[in-house]
Amino acid sequence: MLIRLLRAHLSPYKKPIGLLVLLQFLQTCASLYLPTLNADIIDNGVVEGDTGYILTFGALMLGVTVVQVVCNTGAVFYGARTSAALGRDVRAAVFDRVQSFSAREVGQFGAPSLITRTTNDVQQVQMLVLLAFTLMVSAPIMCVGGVVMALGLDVPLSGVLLAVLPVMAIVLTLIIRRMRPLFRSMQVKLDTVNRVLREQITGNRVIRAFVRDDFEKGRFGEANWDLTETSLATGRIMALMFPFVMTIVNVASIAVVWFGAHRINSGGMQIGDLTAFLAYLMQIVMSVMMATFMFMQVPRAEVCAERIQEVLATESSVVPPAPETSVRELLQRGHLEIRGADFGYPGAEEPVLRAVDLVARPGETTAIIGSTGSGKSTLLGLVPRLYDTTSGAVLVDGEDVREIDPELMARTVGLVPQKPYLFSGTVASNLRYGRPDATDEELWHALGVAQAREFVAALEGGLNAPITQGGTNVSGGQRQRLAIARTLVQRPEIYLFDDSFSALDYATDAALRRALGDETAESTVVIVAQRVSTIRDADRIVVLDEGRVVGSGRHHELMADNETYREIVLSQLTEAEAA
Ligand SMILES: Nc1ncnc2c1ncn2[C@@H]1O[C@H](COP(=O)(O)OP(=O)(O)OP(=O)(O)O)[C@@H](O)[C@H]1O
Repeated sequence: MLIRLLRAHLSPYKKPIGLLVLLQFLQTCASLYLPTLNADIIDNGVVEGDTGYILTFGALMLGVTVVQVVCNTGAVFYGARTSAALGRDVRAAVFDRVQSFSAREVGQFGAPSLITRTTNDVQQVQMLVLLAFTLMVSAPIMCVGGVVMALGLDVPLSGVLLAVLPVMAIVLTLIIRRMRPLFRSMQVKLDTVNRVLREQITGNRVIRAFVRDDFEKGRFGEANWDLTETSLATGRIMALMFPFVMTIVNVASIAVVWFGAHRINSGGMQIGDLTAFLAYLMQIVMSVMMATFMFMQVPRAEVCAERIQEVLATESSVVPPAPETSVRELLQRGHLEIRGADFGYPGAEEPVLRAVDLVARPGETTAIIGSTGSGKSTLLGLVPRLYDTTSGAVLVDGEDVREIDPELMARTVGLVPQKPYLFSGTVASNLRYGRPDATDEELWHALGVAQAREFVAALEGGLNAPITQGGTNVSGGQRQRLAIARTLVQRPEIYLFDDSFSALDYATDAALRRALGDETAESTVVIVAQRVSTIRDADRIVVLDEGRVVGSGRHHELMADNETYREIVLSQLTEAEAA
């Protein structure tokens, strides 16, 4: 998964990657050359007392160091730039995919997990790539080159490496194997912390109202501690690694000095070569340790890559039509027909809607009423394609909504959702969400119809008054009215109001519907409502029960012959009021 993700997203950066590989190669070669030069200066300059030799080779050493520093800086620069670009590209790809998701896929992953995948998971992959750019070239060259150089200096002394390298390899492999599952579970636990935290922030008011602070604190503490324990376990293993490597380095150094001293005494080796040998030993051990450090990050990045790929590989269940064949013009003015629509949520045993038929015409108001959970919101959601029907079809002006160009659909259908959502910004930026070029006059007019003019005028800044994320700085009723005004500004052919008047008092509800009547006289209006008074004057009332249409007609017709409707009405009004 990780390789697939990297191959797909690193291919545009072949040139900078090639360049940084070359720079890493040069800087590693320079690093490997330095101890040999140093040994030369000691053996041929210092021991022989040849100042000219020291100066010439000292200058050469300086030159090699400059090459090493310049190449290293360049490699780090390109590595950081390319890994940041990779992070940006993968985040954009995940975001694009999530944007194409219908409510079904968003529900399947869950919002917190999608956020973690787009941010933290991408960051983990990015970090591994940065490490790999720095170490993947230099560590193997440093290790193999170090061994070759050490052998070149003194073959018998290199026997020490024969003992050091296998011990390091075995212990480091054991450490990596222990770390893998820990990193895997750390990512899942991070997801849990995010989920719990998000739930507690959004549900803050409920927690306060039920005085469940301690319970929630405990729940968060548990998730937090779970994550901490895993992090500590990985930390403990990592902490073991450094003393282990340092012990090996020190023991090996003592061995090298011990045996080296004997080799010098017997005339088999020079003093400068011994210092160079020690430097190579250090380079070899360090390169192995750095490579291990990189490999430790691999399991975590692998898990993250899997999670990212899972999102990228998920196709939206609401597929936009092919641009060449999509319908770009509608001939009538908002004639809506739902024909034999079935719909079931993924994983649910029973369908929520069964063979639903409904017709809503321009100039008419169609109301949908039914008990809680009867499928009213789901039915409305089929029109702007929040979901697609499992069988049957939704037609606008005779065209299947699955074939209509999404932009045209957005202009034609305006939905005021049951839980209206406002974005952070201002009143005006929210109202212009569906039509950015609307004038201030048009905004005020829409606010007037939605019975929101007065309260917006009273806000400091009026149209420019700030709105917080989710619209939490206005009341539920005000939010509903702003959401209605937002849809009015959009001026669609078909208005869908999903229980949009429920947070309004009776007087405001009545005034709003009167004003709305004039505004939408030519349009198709579909209203879902719980309150009978909101819909009794509708041209057609559709009664929904357990996902089926059990009646359709005007108020007095349904009162006469529809038992479900009568029950709903009489639960709210007296016989006399209902007549
Ligand atoms: N995202 C979802 N996943 C699974 N089931 C769902 C989902 N949303 C709704 N349902 C189920 O679908 C059924 C219909 O829900 P829907 O929201 O359409 O009803 P409703 O008539 O609008 O209810 P209300 O009047 O309470 O708003 C319910 O039984 C509900 O449990």
